[in-house]
Amino acid sequence: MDLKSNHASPVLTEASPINKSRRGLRAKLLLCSAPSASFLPGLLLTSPKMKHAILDDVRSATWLDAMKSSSPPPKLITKDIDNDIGASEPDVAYQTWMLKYPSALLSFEQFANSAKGKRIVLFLDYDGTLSPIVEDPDRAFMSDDMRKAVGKAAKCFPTAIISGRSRDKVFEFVTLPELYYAGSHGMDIRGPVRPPSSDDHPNSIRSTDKQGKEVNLFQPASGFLTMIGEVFASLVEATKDIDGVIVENNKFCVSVHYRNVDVKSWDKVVACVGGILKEYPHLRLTLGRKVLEVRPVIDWDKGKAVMFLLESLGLSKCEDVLPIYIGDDRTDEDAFKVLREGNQGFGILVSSGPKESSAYYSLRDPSEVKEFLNSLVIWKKSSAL
Ligand SMILES: O=P(O)(O)OC[C@H]1O[C@H](O[C@H]2O[C@H](CO)[C@@H](O)[C@H](O)[C@H]2O)[C@H](O)[C@@H](O)[C@@H]1O
Repeated sequence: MDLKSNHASPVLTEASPINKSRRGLRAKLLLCSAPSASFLPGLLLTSPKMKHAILDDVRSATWLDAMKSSSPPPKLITKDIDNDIGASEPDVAYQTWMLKYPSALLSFEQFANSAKGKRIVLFLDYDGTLSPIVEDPDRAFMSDDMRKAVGKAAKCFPTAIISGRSRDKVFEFVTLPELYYAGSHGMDIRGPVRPPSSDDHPNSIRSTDKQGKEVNLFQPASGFLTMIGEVFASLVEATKDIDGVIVENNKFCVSVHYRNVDVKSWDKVVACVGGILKEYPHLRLTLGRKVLEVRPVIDWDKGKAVMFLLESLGLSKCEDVLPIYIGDDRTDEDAFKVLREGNQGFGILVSSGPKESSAYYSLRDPSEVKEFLNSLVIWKKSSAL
């Protein structure tokens, strides 16, 4: 099957088992006629006429604008959505914003009241949430204290990491085998063995992990594996002369980092990525924190991964379950939205600058995330007495 053709996507064919409708979660994978507007509102990619993430010169200019507008000059950086450094002095805009997104720490009592008698399930993003944003993606280590906090929380609540990284890579950073892991923005899930009553998902297989524990592996984009490998190799080759570019293979998606690239060369990065994506109509492009992310055009995201894991845990239809999702990035908004729309739990946005979100609460940075996790554990233990 030629995955480059417009007519032969494994995602599209009627014959494909993944298109059969199902009860329960209905994890059918559809061709997105356009990527989610929440990634890059106003960009041409979201036009209803656009079927694919092909970038021509005009659209390249639009991507460049989006990259620049999410990275204003250093002087303005305390108000930037991509601000990686906590504001050191009281920031009126931030305080005002916090009226809408109260601090999960300062409002802990209110939060605890609404969580009383509920079974909490924790979903945690990795970069910018458990580890601070750093220049080298390979060195985004989490602190030992953070690992302890996550480990203690996982003893009290089912806990999953949901990351844009490859599942193996994020596991290498976190190294806590008792957690569940979803890599590639939820397209590679290692979760619990699903209850017998739940719907049987294709692309879902039982497996045994290194500790001999039975797990369920779910990879809704498995048909894209070869294509992603090919695109990764092409991107490495195409960008090799641009100083500072890092291309990261996240298994079912590819990250093209421009954090360390001189702003004057950002247009070259966009042109390289656009030139390659022209050949791949079933891949799309989204924008993260100084990173362009190439991913399959399937209707699957971190929000769907959260629902899949809740269902796998046998907790999706329980009124007394309270999912909490903590994340910092645009891709985490899909999870915040699913929880908000289902009136099911709380999203907590990690941000040191004001930013529109579907989350309910906020935390300023990973150190506040750690404090919140520790508070949750203390609260859980004291409420069990
Ligand atoms: O879903 P996440 O776990 O938040 O992963 C999103 C991307 O995170 C990483 O990139 C970001 O963090 C890097 C390390 O701090 C930073 O250098 C980069 O600028 C950020 O975009 C990761 O490298 C990507 O592959 C993930 O998609």
